[in-house]
Amino acid sequence: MSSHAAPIPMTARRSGPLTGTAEVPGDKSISHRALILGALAVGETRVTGLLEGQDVLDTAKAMQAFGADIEKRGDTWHVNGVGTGGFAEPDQVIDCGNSGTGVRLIMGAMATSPISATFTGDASLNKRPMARVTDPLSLFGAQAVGRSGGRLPMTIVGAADPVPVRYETPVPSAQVKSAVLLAGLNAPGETVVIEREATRDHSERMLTGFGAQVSVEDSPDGRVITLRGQPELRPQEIAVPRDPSSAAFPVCAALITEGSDVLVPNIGLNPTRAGLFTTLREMGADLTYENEREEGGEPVANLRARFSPDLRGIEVPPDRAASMIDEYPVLSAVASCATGRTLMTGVKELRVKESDRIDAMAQGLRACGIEVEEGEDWWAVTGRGAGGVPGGATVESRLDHRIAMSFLVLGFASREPVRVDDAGPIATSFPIFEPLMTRLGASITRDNGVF
Ligand SMILES: O=C(O)C1=C[C@@H](OP(=O)(O)O)[C@@H](O)[C@H](O)C1
Ligand SMILES: C=C(OP(=O)(O)O)C(=O)O
Repeated sequence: MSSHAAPIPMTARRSGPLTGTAEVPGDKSISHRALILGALAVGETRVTGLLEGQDVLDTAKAMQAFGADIEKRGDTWHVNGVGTGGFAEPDQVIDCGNSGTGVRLIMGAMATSPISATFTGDASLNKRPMARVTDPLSLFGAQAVGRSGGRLPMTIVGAADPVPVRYETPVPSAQVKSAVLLAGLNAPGETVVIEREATRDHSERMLTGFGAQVSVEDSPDGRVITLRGQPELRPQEIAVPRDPSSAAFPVCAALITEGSDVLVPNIGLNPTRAGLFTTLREMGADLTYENEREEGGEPVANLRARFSPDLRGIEVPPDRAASMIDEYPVLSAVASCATGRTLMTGVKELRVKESDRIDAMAQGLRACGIEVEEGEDWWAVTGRGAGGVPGGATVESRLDHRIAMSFLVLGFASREPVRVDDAGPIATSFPIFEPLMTRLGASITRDNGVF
């Protein structure tokens, strides 16, 4: 979407203190899955708390194109599904916008039905690798024809007579795992996915909730996930929890902005998602969990973040990467305000997100006066201490919402303003970012960047 829209430059200025409550939107990963599994169930699934970001709205539109009936009434999204194997062939190209999760999960969901669909996205999504999904989908009997290098636009011809698959994921990716599991829904027998490193497990949890038989075992080769094919999925009532990846922004802003004290209520702390918060606490952040509880089978807490003037650089262990993969950009903003070096290893997946996130952050941070070193699968940020970030630069967001938000957060704590050339992509995952941060006391302006 943003590739066609006029850019929205935004400038963040030294702010503070940030105070109050930050009610962040629903979880993006869970929202995509609620719509897709709702579309594959027989009957009406009702979803509250759905993230109404562009990524998820594009998935809703796609599910309608495959035959599901989706409508929002009041605060509730009603999804009337077509049943496993019941997808209709879309008569238009499916545009997944900026969303890797959307396109990869939907490709999986349709790949074992006797239909074809053509997928495209914006300039960012059309650069991202799809072979990681189409390779395992071809084992089910599906065929994919796309641009060279396995890029979108791409047509998937679904398998008319699918066979179940046993697949070890070559990259730590919940999107790949989920695409295989969704394809396995319409294959007879058992589909097995083995992942060496545990990635977010929302698909496994939600498939079980919809009545599919899913077992998860830890083995010497990693996690083994087994799905029995061709279940009748039962419609569900889903209350989407708030997104820890969005909570990261007000939390990190509070930690680095003088005098701040911010409460971010009802955040899911599923261990496959909470790596950032562990890391921040290791750096000396004043970040506490209040009212820890279970909701809908997920650990949940209110996060309280206060200005932390004595943050220290640390080594982030590589086996934590999957549990905070989307949070490295904002972590690097926090690391810029710490003393010492923060080393992040085992993170080459960052290079194939909405942008090459190591390169995007490294270039922008250097322009803001921060020292960054980088290699193919690691990078290191040497901080300037609380209040020590020079800022005073315009940085490129590269069609990447997390890059845009991370630099705006850095701007709240920098000496000179930080300007982002296009904050439009923020609408993909956190459409209320600007008013929410402004209400906390942050200074963000839409302007022409005259400092
Ligand atoms: O499955 C998901 O919902 C997601 C998985 C992750 O991607 P990968 O599977 O490519 O690591 C993450 O970066 C993305 O924001 C959401
Ligand atoms: C990587 C992300 O999303 P996606 O892969 O769905 O585009 C993200 O939201 O940070």
